[in-house]
Amino acid sequence: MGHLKFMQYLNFCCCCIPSFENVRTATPLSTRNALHLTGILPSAVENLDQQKKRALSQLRAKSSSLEKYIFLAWLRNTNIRLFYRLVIDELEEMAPLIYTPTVGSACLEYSHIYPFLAPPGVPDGLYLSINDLPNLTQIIKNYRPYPFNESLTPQIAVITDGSRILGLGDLGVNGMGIPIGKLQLYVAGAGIDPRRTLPITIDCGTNNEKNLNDEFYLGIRKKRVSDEEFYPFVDAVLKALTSVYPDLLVQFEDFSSEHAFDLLTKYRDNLFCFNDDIQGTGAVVLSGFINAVRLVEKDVHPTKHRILFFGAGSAGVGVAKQLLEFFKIEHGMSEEEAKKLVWLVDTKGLVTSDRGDKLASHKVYLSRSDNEGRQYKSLMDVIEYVKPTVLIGLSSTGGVFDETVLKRMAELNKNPIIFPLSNPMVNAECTFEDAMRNTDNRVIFASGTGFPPFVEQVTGKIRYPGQGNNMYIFPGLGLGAIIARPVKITDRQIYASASALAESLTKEEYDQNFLYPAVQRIRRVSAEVAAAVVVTAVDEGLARNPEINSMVKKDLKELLSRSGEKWQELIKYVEERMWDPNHEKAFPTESLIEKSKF
Ligand SMILES: O=C([O-])CC(=O)C(=O)O
Ligand SMILES: [Mg+2]
Repeated sequence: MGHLKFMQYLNFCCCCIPSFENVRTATPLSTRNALHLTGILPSAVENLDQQKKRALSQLRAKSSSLEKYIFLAWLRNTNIRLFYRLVIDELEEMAPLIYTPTVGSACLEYSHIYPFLAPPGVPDGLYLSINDLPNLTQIIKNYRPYPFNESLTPQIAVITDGSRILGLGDLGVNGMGIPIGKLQLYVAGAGIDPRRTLPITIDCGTNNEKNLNDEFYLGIRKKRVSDEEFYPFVDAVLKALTSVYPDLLVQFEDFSSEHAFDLLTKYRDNLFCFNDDIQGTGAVVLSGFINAVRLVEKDVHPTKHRILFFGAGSAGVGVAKQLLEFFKIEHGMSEEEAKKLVWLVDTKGLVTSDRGDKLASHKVYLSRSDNEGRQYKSLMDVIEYVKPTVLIGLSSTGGVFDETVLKRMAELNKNPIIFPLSNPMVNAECTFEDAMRNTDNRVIFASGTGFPPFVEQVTGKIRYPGQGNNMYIFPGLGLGAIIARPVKITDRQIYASASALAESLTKEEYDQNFLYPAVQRIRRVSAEVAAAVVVTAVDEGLARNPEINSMVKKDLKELLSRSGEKWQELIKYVEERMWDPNHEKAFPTESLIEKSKF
């Protein structure tokens, strides 16, 4: 083998673009012989499981989550198959490291921990700066995922501008950790081929002074551009992306609230896209809510709930709108009737139409006008006024559901439904432990970030918190959309994803009053979510995949009921299309061996 072939094998070609996968000690002897690699690798030939065991022990030896994050990023960049074997098999341990809460710390530190010892040419994703406006198409074509395969074009892009990263605010280009992390969950959770994922951060400046003054900050050092520049730039990016990849699904992520709603309104009907913070979070919370409502049904009739949202940003309003769909679809309520079950609280108190300040446009729809001129400023004032059965936190205000709030919820309700959904952990409105202690263990609980289980004092019974993790929805929703290729992502498809998730509980999970399925079952759950999206898209007449259309149309009635043999067959069809790191042909090196014969 010449020098060029060898460099290719080690992931480098002469222009430093990785071409072939390097599985290192898992390289079989035949391949080592064919590529003249004997002696270059140690003599042991390992399988993926042995490699995984070593990687796991190296990972666990690291003392901080951030060090673990950096180790995993390095692993992903050097042995992608091993990385995903580890993440898929140990998802419960890995998800908090590659995603929330650790991704929050990683984004805060992104410009300092960069570049994860990545070999040259292994891209993190695409950085598209406002200065690149004239050359967007060419720059998008520059992106070559690792290991590169020309025929595998990106199917899904997660795009952010870093302006509202989790609950951490404007982090500018440091927000790149989010699209990278979300797409890793697409691979692990729904079996999207990693080479077909495209993380994108658009850099329109940042208003984060700390970043602007940080000598290592990697983004453009100027304040965010005005809306007059921002919207045309986003438009140009999306046009360039879809001109290069016409079937690309675009997931908007962590844009500031106003922009998030505006972009979704602007593009939802003419671009293959959705917004994870509005629609994904909405669906995942709706799903937990459906199961929570079921758990308290004997005490509270579903249409008698009084739902208080603390936090009225993109996630708060997105979730509230999604819950309205439940009352409309499942309980035949009109939109006006359903709206009466919801109260929003923002930093100024209860959102009312006569409060005297100019409400942001996304809040107007759910503002109350039955407050008889009275304004309620503090959360406790609003709780006394509304007497909620459900309290949902999407405020990024850590600990705001304090002892007084939780105890009052427990006085008002036999089983208060309390969802502190803010991320990362420091921003959660309360912990699981606080919620249990202050409600005599009666709370029905789901959080955005993972909390440890709680041991009941008297009984010694272990209680598990629900985690309304977005990862239960977006990978399955995206996979279903990629398979059916609907013209657009509709509210009905989102609703189907939420209700399929609610129904995905096993008998054991159901009997233990779980709100969400076990994380370890994520691939099966994603297949069910995806199948529900596929069926809905076909039923709506929007699916563009002819094979899917003919397959699903034959048995549409049965498939819409999401039960029976045909439903199981469809789930199997979806599962068979999931990428797995062990698949023999995942990243073939055969072509390299062929070439080396000449
Ligand atoms: O990442 C999550 O699980 C929730 C999310 O999108 C956010 O907080 O922006
Ligand atoms: Mg988000």
